[in-house]
Amino acid sequence: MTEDGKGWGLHTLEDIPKGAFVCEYVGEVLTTAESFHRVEQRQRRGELLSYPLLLDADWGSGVALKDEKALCLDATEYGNIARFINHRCFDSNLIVIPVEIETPDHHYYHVAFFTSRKVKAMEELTWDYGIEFDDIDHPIKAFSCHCGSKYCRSIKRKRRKNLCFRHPFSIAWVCRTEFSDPSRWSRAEGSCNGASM
Ligand SMILES: C[S@@+](CC[C@H](N)C(=O)[O-])C[C@H]1O[C@@H](n2cnc3c(N)ncnc32)[C@H](O)[C@@H]1O
Repeated sequence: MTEDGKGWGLHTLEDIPKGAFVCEYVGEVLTTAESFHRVEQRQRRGELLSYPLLLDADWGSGVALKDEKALCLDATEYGNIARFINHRCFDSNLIVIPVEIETPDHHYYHVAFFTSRKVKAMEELTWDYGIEFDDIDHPIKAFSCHCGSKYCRSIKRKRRKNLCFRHPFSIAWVCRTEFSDPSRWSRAEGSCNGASM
């Protein structure tokens, strides 16, 4: 159990060298639409945690699949230790590599975690879910980030509060964001809590 409000987390018992395979993200293969539906149903039943991870190896290609076609891995009912890996903004110690085995389809592949640097024994393993914490249009609300990174996108948003202004033609608040490159993090998903990722 983490001490900084992230719920359960995954720690390594041994040192792991940079570039090492750690584990795969295992779950049921659903369409994104099915996944959103399940998350809503769980929220209605008062179950807070869901573990969907969006599959899309075409990140950055500009071709976005519709929710009925896009696939995700839902580790809520069936999964492995990977579902306990918490999010860290930008400087996480794991990266996700799509591994195509049965088919070269960029939307149906295995999700493998590798270390992005040397990790010391007992360190928490984290990866960047790619959450856009300012995305108020996302069907699933993002959790409040406690990653502790100095690059935390959530903290940046709070610090920038005084840069927000009300758009003259909108009821929404518009904020200037430093980390506004959508190709870096707006498409990646993976989160929980009836919350996000
Ligand atoms: C894949 S699960 C990780 C395991 C989860 N902590 C648990 O207890 O089962 C993702 C969920 O963990 C929590 N979480 C992960 N990273 C977090 C962070 N940086 N800050 C706050 N909560 C986080 C959120 O509730 C998120 O929806």
